[in-house]
Amino acid sequence: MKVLSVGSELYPLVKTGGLADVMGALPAALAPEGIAMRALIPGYPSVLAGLTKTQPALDIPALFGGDARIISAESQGLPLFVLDAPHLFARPGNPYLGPDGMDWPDNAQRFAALCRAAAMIAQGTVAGFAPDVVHAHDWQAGLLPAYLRFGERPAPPTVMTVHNLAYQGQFPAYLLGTLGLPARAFTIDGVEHYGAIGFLKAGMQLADAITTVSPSYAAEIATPEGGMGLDGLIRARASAMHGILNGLDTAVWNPATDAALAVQFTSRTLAGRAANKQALQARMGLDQDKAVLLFGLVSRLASQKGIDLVIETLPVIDALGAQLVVLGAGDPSIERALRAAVVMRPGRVAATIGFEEALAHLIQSGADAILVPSRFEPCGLTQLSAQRYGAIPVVARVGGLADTVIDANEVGLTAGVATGVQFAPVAADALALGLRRTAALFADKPAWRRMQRNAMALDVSWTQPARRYAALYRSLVN
Ligand SMILES: Nc1ncnc2c1ncn2[C@@H]1O[C@H](COP(=O)(O)OP(=O)(O)O[C@H]2O[C@H](CO)[C@@H](O)[C@H](O)[C@H]2O)[C@@H](O)[C@H]1O
Repeated sequence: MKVLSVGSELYPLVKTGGLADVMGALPAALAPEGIAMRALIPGYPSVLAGLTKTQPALDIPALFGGDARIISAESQGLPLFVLDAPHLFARPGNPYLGPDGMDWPDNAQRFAALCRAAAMIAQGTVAGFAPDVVHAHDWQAGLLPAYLRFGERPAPPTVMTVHNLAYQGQFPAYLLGTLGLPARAFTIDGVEHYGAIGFLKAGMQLADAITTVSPSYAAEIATPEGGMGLDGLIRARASAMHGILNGLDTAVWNPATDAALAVQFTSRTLAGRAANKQALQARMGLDQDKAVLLFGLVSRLASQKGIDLVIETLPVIDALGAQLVVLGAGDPSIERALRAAVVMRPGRVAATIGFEEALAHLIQSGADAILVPSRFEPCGLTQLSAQRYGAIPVVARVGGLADTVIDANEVGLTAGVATGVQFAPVAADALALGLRRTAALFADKPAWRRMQRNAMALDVSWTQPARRYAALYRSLVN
């Protein structure tokens, strides 16, 4: 079976967050299921620079204001398609934002172009790859099911995956014609969303199946509190909705082979973590202290992620005598708040503002515990990598965090299965309690070791999730 996967990021070519990890890992994960998945992504400069074996696959003249073409290529042995449209994508930096930090004014056309190109592949226009199923990821690919539904040609079944309902891709209604959609598409059963064109809404409305990245998030977004204005649609389409947990690319995230680490280790050589902790403290200018409890946090800096709660809870981290290291980039106001908080605590709290893949790995290998205090979290990947690296995740009990961490409550500890600490509700005092519980566990070395081993023994790979996606694709084709 052939599947076309369409999205705006793909690790390692372009990444701002977890979407890239999933886009990058799914094709290899699905191969053992007999599924040949090929991704289509935009030809940003970093993408074009990272390709090998490039070949022209299809010319698309006059695609939203310029000539474009689909390139067939490989990235690290993985075959994929790239939409080369210099007038839309030959811009350095963040894929969505201009140098002023604002959305590119033509984002509607940029990602509609991605969907147009995907629709052409879906309709069998590219020789040698006529997909049996089309899989669209997030709002940037949301118009793909719409182009197929309102197109003239037969099209394969579609899956729309919501990695984050907070980003919906809303654009003014007057763009309908510009985007090549017929007037009849602009209804509540089509692309219309509160008087505008909703890219994600269109995809969720028109795809044959909808998935999101954890069962708990699937339930949360069906409620008015979690549905971000789309809960009505989600309830109406409940029978088409599936919650499929993300996996982790266990080749990229492998503490036994990870070149970003000072010392590689396994669950049998956990002592190796001490050298990584030392390296991390040195790199971040923290006091060299082997015994201290070191918290880590790796995140996009968005209000979703609850970084403000961590800042509010810094006095508790101080009181526990613990250290904190943060790696993140995003919202300038959160960046400023972090910088200000760090200045007050030299040697105890450190932050790197930026996006650094290797440092993310070093933090996972050297921090004792990883904080994930998200207000909502569709799945979350940093708690998965934490567990794989023997760092204890301290997570808000929401979405995929609730589904992937076994809390060290009485029954979890007694049964010997705990892998982390959950706290609820998502508020500073509950986080403070979670930090205190973590410190108490850290002081109990045998209990801590047990949790680390449990965490490292969890199967956080793509094996099970890939089976679920494969079963879903098959159900759509049959
Ligand atoms: N400054 C930085 N430097 C280096 N690496 C950094 C970084 N900031 C973040 N990362 C990395 O980016 C990824 C973040 O993925 P997450 O899934 O945790 O969150 P995100 O909100 O981006 O993804 C959305 O999509 C994914 C995929 O479905 C869902 O898991 C998630 O819940 C949803 O919000 C991780 O690989 C992390 O290590």
